[in-house]
Amino acid sequence: MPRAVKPKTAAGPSPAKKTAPAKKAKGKLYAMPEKLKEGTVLQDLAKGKWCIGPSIGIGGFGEIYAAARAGEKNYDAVVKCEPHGNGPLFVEMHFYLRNAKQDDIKQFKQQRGLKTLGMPYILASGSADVNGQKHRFIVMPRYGSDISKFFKENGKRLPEGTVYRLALQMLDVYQFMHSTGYVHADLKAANILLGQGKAGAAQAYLVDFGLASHFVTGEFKPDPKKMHNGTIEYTSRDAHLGVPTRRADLEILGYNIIEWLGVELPWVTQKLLAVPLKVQKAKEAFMEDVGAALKALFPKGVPVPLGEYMKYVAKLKHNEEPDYDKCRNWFSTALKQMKIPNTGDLDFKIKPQSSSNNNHSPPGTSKATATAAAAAAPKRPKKVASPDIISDSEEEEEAPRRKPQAKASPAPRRNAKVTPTISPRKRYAETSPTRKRVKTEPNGTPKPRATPRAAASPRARASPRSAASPKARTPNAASASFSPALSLRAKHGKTVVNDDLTPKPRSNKTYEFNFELDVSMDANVIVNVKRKKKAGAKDQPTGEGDVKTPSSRSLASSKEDTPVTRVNLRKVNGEGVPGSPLAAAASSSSSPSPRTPAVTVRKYRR
Ligand SMILES: Nc1ncnc2c1ncn2[C@@H]1O[C@H](COP(=O)(O)OP(=O)(O)OP(=O)(O)O)[C@@H](O)[C@H]1O
Repeated sequence: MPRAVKPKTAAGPSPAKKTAPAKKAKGKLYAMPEKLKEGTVLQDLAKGKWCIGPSIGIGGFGEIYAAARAGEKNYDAVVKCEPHGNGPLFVEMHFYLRNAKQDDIKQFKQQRGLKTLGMPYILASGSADVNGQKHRFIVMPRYGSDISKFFKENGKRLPEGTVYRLALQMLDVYQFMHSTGYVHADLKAANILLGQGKAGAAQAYLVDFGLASHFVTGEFKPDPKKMHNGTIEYTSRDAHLGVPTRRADLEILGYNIIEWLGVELPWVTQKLLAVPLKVQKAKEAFMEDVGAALKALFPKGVPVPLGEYMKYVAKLKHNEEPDYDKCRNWFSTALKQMKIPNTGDLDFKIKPQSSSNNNHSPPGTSKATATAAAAAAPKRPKKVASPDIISDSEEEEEAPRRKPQAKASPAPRRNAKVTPTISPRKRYAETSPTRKRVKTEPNGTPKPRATPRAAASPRARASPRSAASPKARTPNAASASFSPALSLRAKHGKTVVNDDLTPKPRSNKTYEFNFELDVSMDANVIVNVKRKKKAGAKDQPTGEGDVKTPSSRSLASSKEDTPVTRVNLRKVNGEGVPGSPLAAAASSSSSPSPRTPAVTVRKYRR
């Protein structure tokens, strides 16, 4: 759904006019939800009433308000509210409703001997009409500060002991979540919140389940619809290919740990974040020999638990259940060696470091990161899978998105192995229209699916470029072939969702372009790329790839001589919600498409 990107600052209630449509800031791609005024009372599906307090956070896609049960004074809940067509809140809501029941959390804690678990739960959910716009909301317990605040305050680092405690706590949450058949896919400091109240600061909670999806247990099949989903800095290699796996969650945690320890990730240092494909290649190179890459990042010694953990993650198979105990053991052993108890409030004050193997280099030191950057400079991945690898696995059938009322897979939770504890558990704003949030399938409308032509071997990682040559799923999508390097610039630290506009290949040739789109409008666009014949070449039929819409227009100059690329843009009507009348109209090839203003296309030769 188109949303306006707004700065991540708390904002007070807006004096929005009653009849105003969803606000769409000029020059921005996405519309934010309508503001809820303080004092507004929302009624949930169970007829519970929630009084809205002040706004306490704006995420990439929605706004979070403090909330109190109507009639009570304690604002100990939060309401997360987004336009109804927004897929991720729908996914998040269903994840909570199905998989994060308080009883299940309690049972997991008992089984694992945990006093606390950083797994949030849902208190209520519902829909509300706000200024004429239908919104969805969920109500959750209110937590404290997110740890990105401390990370920033400390000059981009956290105390080593606290990093290991956080790793332990997040591994617990992963283990719970994975036991439900889902992965989180978007762990980052901004999504980790401290608890509230007495002893609250001893436990961190992982929030934002908007990208939760079933992990794969079968074949490894890249899925262009999901490629690069997540927060670009931390997106795992599997997620770059659109494959949700448990090892991917562990890898994301690993990248965060590196950063929390005060070292900039190579692809950040190299300023690659705007081009997901380059980030992906850098990560492939980094993980190829992660031991060496870490040595370059930590010249004074790689922290042992980090080194062991990352080497373990690099070896995991895509469908293998991680050994959570083994991972926890590395971190808890380090804590013991550092004589830091794994209890009490998490300490965010930087002190002189106590372990012998920790990182003593200042945060993001140029020397450490430069060497590492060189080590992780994008190389071509060694393993190249078939260029015909295409999307769609059974696992990508994300029940919440498609069948809101039904369990999607045969009770993965029941079958999931819960290993008994071995030891007692001590163990882009104005100029950056970045987020592509078009993955909105809340109506459960299934999309046309591709026929798999070939699958990668489970362990083989597809070449990013070959993986980017999908069979199209959307009948009227552009029929040219280009890589997912077509990117709207990702803003640092923000979750990005693949917009599912990856078009269908016309031939087995794949061209890679880097486009910068300056789109001064609020719309999703379908981009058709047509490679024109060389001057003098014989006229040939244009083929199925030459999709043109009545109002599409060529942006490349027809005066160029040798092969040029013609880029046609067609604005997609409606909110991008498959199944909606507007979306249907937009996908009809005969429907008129509004002209699209101010588009700049740059082609880079390789
Ligand atoms: N339960 C909660 N209690 C207190 N604050 C919260 C809670 N949930 C979220 N927040 C605050 O709101 C911010 C945004 O929340 P969240 O990540 O869920 O939104 P989002 O729109 O999905 O953001 P993004 O996808 O960009 O990370 C968090 O970083 C946090 O500061």
